[in-house]
Amino acid sequence: MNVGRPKDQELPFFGISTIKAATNDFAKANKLGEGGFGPVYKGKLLPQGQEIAVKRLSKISRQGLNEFKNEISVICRLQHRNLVRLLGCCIEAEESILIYEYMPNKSLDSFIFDSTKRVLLDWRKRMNIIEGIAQGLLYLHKYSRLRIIHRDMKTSNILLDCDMNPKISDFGMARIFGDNDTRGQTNRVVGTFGYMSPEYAVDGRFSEKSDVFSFGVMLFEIISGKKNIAFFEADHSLNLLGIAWNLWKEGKSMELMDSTLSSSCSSTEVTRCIQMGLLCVQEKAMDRPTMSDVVSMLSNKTMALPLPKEPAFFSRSSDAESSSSRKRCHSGNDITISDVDGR
Ligand SMILES: Nc1ncnc2c1ncn2[C@@H]1O[C@H](COP(=O)(O)OP(=O)(O)OP(=O)(O)O)[C@@H](O)[C@H]1O
Repeated sequence: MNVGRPKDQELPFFGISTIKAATNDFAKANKLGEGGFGPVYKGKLLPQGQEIAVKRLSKISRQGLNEFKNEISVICRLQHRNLVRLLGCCIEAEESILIYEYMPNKSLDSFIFDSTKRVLLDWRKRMNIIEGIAQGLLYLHKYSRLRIIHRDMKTSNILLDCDMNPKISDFGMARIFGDNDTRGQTNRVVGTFGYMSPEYAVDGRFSEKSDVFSFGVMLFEIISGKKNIAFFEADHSLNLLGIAWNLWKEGKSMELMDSTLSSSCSSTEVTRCIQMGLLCVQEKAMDRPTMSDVVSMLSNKTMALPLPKEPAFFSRSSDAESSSSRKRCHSGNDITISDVDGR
């Protein structure tokens, strides 16, 4: 499958022999994992030994091919300390490969949802991660050369460098907007159930505010160490958003917090963060803050926060699964289905 060379000549090309030498011919021992796109390998570029992550487009993935092209056209024009860096690509014979800087600590979900690794992320580190993700998203929405909506923000798409700084990855679903466009619509909903805003999951409408919604869900996951989807209270059928909402209304927000954080956090900061999360997951996109607002709220700790309205999808009966069953929706619980619209 040959995708042709990308137009942007700034992106370096690697020969397949270089990639094979770096990964020991895609040795199993070097495999880091596998996503919707295909397998990912750790590699070392010779002779200097620079560590890389190699994403190899699986031969059977037609959807992956669209993602591959999209990822290249988006990410090679971006540069920010909170976005993963694409070092180059390899398009040769049957191979379509992306080469990234290697992130030794893998993804955020591998820490916060792991009973032993979660203790390594104290409150300071989690706040640093939250602030970094917010800065990365603000750059995408406002300060980069392009105006970009990521459309698949989730904790498994946040990679961590050796100092636990977050880097947003996976731009296969991202959409580029012109200066005057702020919204898009598709009848092919892509993304991950649990992180999708209601207007996107139900009607396919997306905007910067859909990324803001996903950011809000991530806030609750980072604070609580629990997944939104897998976390329904047996009796009340509430998901993480519903539990956060009820606890906040009752003035008991601290009960949402991951118990391993209790010695390292300030209750004022945690409560404030939960209120911020609730502002991001409000039902109506226009009620949600922009990422500029979020960054201001994070940096100005004394700034009064607005009162949030009830979140979208907070109980089983109001969740995306039931509403989207009436519409075309290509998402499953934990998987992202890479069904990308042509642009
Ligand atoms: N630059 C990188 N450095 C280190 N590990 C990486 C890097 N990029 C991806 N990985 C790891 O490779 C694995 C697969 O990642 P990939 O982004 O392809 O899929 P995913 O995000 O897990 O799933 P999906 O494709 O459904 O979003 C994950 O375990 C991820 O942490």
